[in-house]
Parts: sequence; C-alpha cells; structure tokens
Amino acid sequence: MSIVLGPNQYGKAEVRLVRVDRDTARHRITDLSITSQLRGDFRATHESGDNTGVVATDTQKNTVYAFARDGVGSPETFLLRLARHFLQEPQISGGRWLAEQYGWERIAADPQPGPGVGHDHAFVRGGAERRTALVHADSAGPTVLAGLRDVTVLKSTGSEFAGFPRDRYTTLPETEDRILATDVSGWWRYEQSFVDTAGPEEYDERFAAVRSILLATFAELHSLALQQTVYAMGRAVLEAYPDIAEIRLSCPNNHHFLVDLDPFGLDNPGEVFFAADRPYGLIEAAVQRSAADDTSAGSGAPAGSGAPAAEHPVWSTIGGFV
Ligand SMILES: O=c1[nH]c(=O)c2[nH]c(=O)[nH]c2[nH]1
Repeated sequence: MSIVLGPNQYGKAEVRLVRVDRDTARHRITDLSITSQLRGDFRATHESGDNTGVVATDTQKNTVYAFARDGVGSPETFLLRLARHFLQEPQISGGRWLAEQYGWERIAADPQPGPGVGHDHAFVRGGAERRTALVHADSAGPTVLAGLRDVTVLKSTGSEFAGFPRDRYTTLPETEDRILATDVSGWWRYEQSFVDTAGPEEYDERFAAVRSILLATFAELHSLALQQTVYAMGRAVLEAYPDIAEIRLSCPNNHHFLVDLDPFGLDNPGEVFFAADRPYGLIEAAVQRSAADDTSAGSGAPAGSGAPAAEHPVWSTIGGFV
C-alpha cells in the first residue's frame, strides 16, 4: 500500500478588510472578507514539515492589507492583483481568491433624502446581501466569477404552483396565487475577453446590471414554478451579456403558508401567512450556452448538439451551486 498526498491548498480565510476612501470629505467604504488559498508544489511541508516554499498564511493576510493601501478598486480586480502577485513565486502554480463584500448605505442626513444625498461619513449596513467575487488561477490562467448571496426578494402575487403529480403522500393544494419569496444566490463566469479588458468600473457596472436583471425578471415574470423563475433569471442575464458564459443560481423557496382561519370563523383571502423558515424547497440551476455557442476553452460537447458545454473546472472549486 502506498499513500500519497492528494490535491491540497492553503491560505488565510476571511481576512476582514475595511478600506475608507477619504480623498474628499465624502468618504467611501469598502468592506470585504477575503480568502486567499495557494496551490502548487507543497509536498515537502506536508510530508516532512519542510516549509522552504510555504508563503505563510500570515504573509497572505498582510499582503491583502498592504495592497489595500493603494485602493481596492473592484473585488474582482483586487483578487486578480493578489493572484498575479502570489503566482510570481515559482512553487505556486495556482490558487483561489474569494471576496465577499458587505454593503453600506449612507445614512440619510436629510429627513426627505433625494437621490445622491446622504451623510458624508456615516453609514448603515444593508441587509444580509453580499456581493461576491472569485478568481481561480491554474496553468490555463485566471478565471473570474462574480456573484451575489442572499438577496432576499418577495412577490405577494404573480406566482402559481399547480399541475404537479399527486400520490398518497401529496397534501400540498394547488394554488393560482401565492407568495413567492427567496434569497437569490449565484455565480456567473466572465468570458476571457471580458477579463482581458475590464477594469474596476466595468466589473462594478456589470455587477449592478446583472443584479438589476435578476431582480426585474423575478418581479416581472408571472411564475408557474420557482424553477421557471430561476431559469428565466439566468437566461435574461445570458441574453443581455454575450461575455457572460454561464450563470448558476441557488434559490430557497421561502414558503409562506396561508393560515387556516376557519376555526375562528374567518376567511383568509390570501392575506394572513405563516412564514416558515425550514424546511424549505431549494431550487438550483446552471444556465449555460449550448456547446455550439460556447467559445471558452474546454467545451467538450459536439458542436451543434444543443447540449450544454462541458463543465468548466472553476465550478469544482465552488463545491456546489454557491
Ligand atoms: O415553485 C415550486 N417548485 C416546486 O418544485 C415546489 N414543490 C413544492 O412543494 N412547492 C413548490 N414550488
């Protein structure tokens, strides 16, 4: 029997970085949690504790803070900068750099705030929502994913669920009018053409645009199933942006059950709900370009087959849909 070291990576997880841009009196806050993980030839440290090639996780953390002194830019460009830096070491052949960004809004300084106003240097944290970015680097170069997590949305009508099979365990009534609520999380992958040319502004603008498309589609589509809504949201993003190769979405179905008010002699015409927190439906889907349209490397399916492209290696670093 021979035992060998398999795939491995190491680094510092969840480096909390808050950067204040204070070049004018109107400050800007960038609040990030960054994880840096290096891959390469680290057999010596695992097998014999020889740390000659090990860039300490503490050094990785310090590099994050030192680089932030020059400004962060967008999460994507900051991670690309870290990746390029660490890849200069010959023993490092790749890695994975992840950012989660928390949103801060300006506190309204005026009781009747208008657009573009708000306090210069006092902020309130947004909800659970985070913007995410991931740079995965290997011998093929860097791949960039952008995403979001836990964007909580609800529509109070415009959603049905009916036509599903019934067996002896089925109790769910069919409904033509229900609340549809979810926390949208997902990742999308930029084509190399976008990564080669985009700067921080392009990443920021694109993030905002994709988020808007996801929300508008959720709002506007009359939903016959959360599955239909999820697919439509992803589809709308790919239709709007040819340089987004693929998007993966994960959406819990945050059930709102109509409360039976009959025992109290009351009707309930879709007005009083119990918001359950678990169990919840979990609807996940990748929305892809068919192999014939996919221009990225590694597309394995036969051209013109209408089949999805082969799985890009970056997805194995996510460990699921998000
Ligand atoms: O949109 C839905 N999709 C389902 O698959 C499902 N299953 C269920 O019980 N409720 C719902 N709602």
